[in-house]
Amino acid sequence: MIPRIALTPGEPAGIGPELAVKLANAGSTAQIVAVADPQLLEQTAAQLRQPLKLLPFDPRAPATPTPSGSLYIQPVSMAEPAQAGRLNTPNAPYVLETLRSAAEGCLARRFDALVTGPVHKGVINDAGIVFSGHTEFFAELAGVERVVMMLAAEELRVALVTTHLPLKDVSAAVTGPRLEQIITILHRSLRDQFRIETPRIGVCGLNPHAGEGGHLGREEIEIIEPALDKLRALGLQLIGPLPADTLFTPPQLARCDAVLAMYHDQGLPVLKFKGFGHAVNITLGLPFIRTSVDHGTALNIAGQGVADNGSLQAALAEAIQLAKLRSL
Ligand SMILES: NC(=O)C1=CN([C@@H]2O[C@H](COP(=O)(O)OP(=O)(O)OC[C@H]3O[C@@H](n4cnc5c(N)ncnc54)[C@H](O)[C@@H]3O)[C@@H](O)[C@H]2O)C=CC1
Ligand SMILES: NCC(=O)COP(=O)(O)O
Repeated sequence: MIPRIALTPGEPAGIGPELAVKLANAGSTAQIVAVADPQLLEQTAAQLRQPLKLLPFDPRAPATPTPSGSLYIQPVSMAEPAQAGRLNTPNAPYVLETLRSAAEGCLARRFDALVTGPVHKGVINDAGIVFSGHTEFFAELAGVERVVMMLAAEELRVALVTTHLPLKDVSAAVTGPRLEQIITILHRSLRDQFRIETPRIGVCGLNPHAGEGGHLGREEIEIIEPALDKLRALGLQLIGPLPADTLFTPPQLARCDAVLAMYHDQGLPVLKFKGFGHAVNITLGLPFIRTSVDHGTALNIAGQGVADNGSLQAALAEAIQLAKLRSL
């Protein structure tokens, strides 16, 4: 099977376009279809003095590998030319159109998977469009109530109960039904997509010391433990809730196939310390495969040609592997 992978380079003023050009240089056994503005990619390649040939994408033709120095293209036009490092609100709808077009292609099975580059959440909101992240955007577009953000690096997988939420709202969002949905999706994905027969999931508490027996918060006793007990009764292998600073130690991690953190900055700093630069963000629970980079738009280095594309390569490799496994 030759997987057909949609690639959205993301924010045009960020490092996404140059990472796409670097990715093209290596070629691929998969068919990589950039859903982007062709002029942006050609201009970026010229600035970096890298070769780039954009090949027309025909969804009716059989998938073919991507020759090195090339990308297939499904064009979407920017409103205005992009300048590296300078955000421009008129181009925000373009960014979302690339995401929508690529995701609809996945839903229609024109693509086997979607790999996304980084978007700038701030500039999209500054343009008057409510947007908190790809994860939430794709869930809404696909009509799915709940998805799970999981980042994976080497031997560590970290999934999140809440994603792009102000810290003051986290406690109220950690509810029994939400935990049950998230853990069920995580368990099924580890089993069915990642082929782990009996996944073991370590669950962090919300409070310091997992609430210290109720003296430092009662969410563990009143919400998290009852939800875990319900799922254990169904046969799920769940460890915890443990204090996050205990769970993220090597002996505990050795007992887990994935760690579930209650909020973004409880889990992701640990994951990035372990694997920044080659970690992959995977959305679980969508009706299509979506992987992404572990970093943001890096406006401070955009256009300089120094951005590392290890995470984009890893995201592509993971998407190809998941697409091949799904086709078996
Ligand atoms: N997948 C996505 O769409 C993501 C988007 N973001 C968005 O990115 C924007 C900027 O976020 P920041 O917190 O500044 O994080 P950032 O990841 O863009 O930058 C943090 C630091 O890491 C460096 N860096 C990032 N990627 C790099 C690469 N590939 N090679 C070399 N150095 C790299 C940057 O130069 C900067 O010094 C925000 O709007 C955020 O929402 C953040 C994370 C993921
Ligand atoms: N920190 C991870 C991140 O912000 C990526 O979010 P998303 O855009 O993939 O939903």
